[in-house]
Formats: sequence, structure tokens, C-alpha cells
Amino acid sequence: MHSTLAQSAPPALTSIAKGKELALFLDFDGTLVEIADGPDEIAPIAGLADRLARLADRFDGRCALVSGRGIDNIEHHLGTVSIAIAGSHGSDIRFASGKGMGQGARSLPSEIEAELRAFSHEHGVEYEHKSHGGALHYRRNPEMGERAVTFAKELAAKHGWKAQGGKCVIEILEKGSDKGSAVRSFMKDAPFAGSCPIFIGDDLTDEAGFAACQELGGVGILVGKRADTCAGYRLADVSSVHNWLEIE
Ligand SMILES: O=P(O)(O)OC[C@H]1O[C@H](O[C@H]2O[C@H](CO)[C@@H](O)[C@H](O)[C@H]2O)[C@H](O)[C@@H](O)[C@@H]1O
Repeated sequence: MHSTLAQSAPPALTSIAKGKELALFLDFDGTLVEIADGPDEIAPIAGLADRLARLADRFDGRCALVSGRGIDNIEHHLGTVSIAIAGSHGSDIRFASGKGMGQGARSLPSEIEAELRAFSHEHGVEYEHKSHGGALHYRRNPEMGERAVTFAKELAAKHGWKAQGGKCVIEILEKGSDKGSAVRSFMKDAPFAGSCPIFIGDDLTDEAGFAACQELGGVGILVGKRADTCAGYRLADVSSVHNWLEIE
């Protein structure tokens, strides 16, 4: 997965697509918004939804948020999002027109949720209810990480769901979608079709988005220091992303 190209910063936003029309796919946590101690403690910069709308206007609508959070949760933090958005790790897709794609996110069966909640109470990790699943967060007590990951993986396997790791988190969600499938879905339709896709993200789950962009003639931009990646470029942190996108 490792790429030496990912050591360097990307060329300017206006020149990265080398004369082709550019499409931007943007992860949320750790990319547009600084990581915080808990899922609800994030502090997005003021007016982020409007800044993204103006960014999308610059590219004739070819800009989408692609997040592991549910769309409802993103809008809880940002207010109404008018640009295209894929929530729930790609299982819930909404174009800027408001049109949805696919079947939407399926919520976690109550017996899995009950077991995750019980584990969280017993072991002091935070449970996050999500529209498409549930997550155990161990940022506040990383020593519980290994147990939480093992528990969630076994629970997911028992019920035929998928366990997926991220930054100090393990979540259970339905099999089938990921950020790569979200990018491919957007790229099939206007205004994205035929453009050069760029995915910016910081976490392991963003690798699928990077890979999809590469397959479609574009590139990934990794945020942060992680070594193993298929991204072609790297930006240091959230403020470098804002700066590169000219939304600061
Ligand atoms: O795909 P993303 O938009 O990056 O979402 C990934 C997960 O982000 C959130 O968790 C992460 O951010 C939290 C707030 O900074 C942090 O406390 C946690 O440790 C991180 O894993 C969100 O809570 C998850 O549901 C998303 O899947």
C-alpha cells in the first residue's frame, strides 16, 4: 500500500488536475475538523457548511463530503449541508439536489446494540449510536482498545456484520459499502462523471477512497503522518487542508 509520492505536498488546487475538471471528495473527522476526545466534542470552524458550499460552487458542484458519520450526525454539527454527501461509510448517499442513491443506511439490530452498550458500561469505553451501526470509542482509555476491538470483531462475525477500525474506535456496520464505493457511485453521474477525482482523508477507512480515485485517474491526499497508504500526496494537518482548499 505504501507510496513514496505520499511524502510530498500536493500541487496547488488549481493545477492538481492537470487541465481536467476536478472533483473533490472530503473526509470529515481529522480532515476538515480537528480530532477531539469524543464524537460530540468536535468544534468545526464557523460556517463550515457555507464554506464547503462556496468551494463546491467553484467546481460546479463537484465536491462531496464522504464520512463515517451518518448524514444526520454531520448536519447536527454543521447545520444543513447543501453539497453532495455520503454518510455512514458510503451506505447513505445524497446528491446536492437532495436526491438519494441506494437503500440508505440500515440500523444495527437491537441485540448487537445491547451487547455493545453493555460492553461500554462494563469497560468504561464510550458507545456511539450511529444511524447505520454502533461504535466503541477508546480515545479516553486506550488500554481498553485491544479488548474492545476483539469484542466487536467477534460480535460482528457472530451476526454476519462487519467490524471496522479507525482512530481509537471500532465500529460495527453492515457489509457492502465503503468510501470507495461512494466515490464510484458519485463518479457515475453528473456533475462528477468524467472529472479527475481527488480524495482527502486521514484514516484507514479513507484508503478505499484513495484507491477508487486512483482507479478513476485521480489521486488521494493523506492528512497526517501515517506511513502505509496508497495516497499520492500528503498534507500535515486539518489547517493545511483548509489552507490548500482555500476555505480558511
Ligand atoms: O470518516 P470520518 O468522517 O473521518 O469519520 C470517522 C469517525 O469519526 C468520528 O470518530 C473520530 O473522531 C472523534 C472526534 O474527533 C474522535 O473522538 C474519535 O476517536 C475518532 O475515531 C466519529 O465519532 C465516528 O463515528 C466516525 O466513524
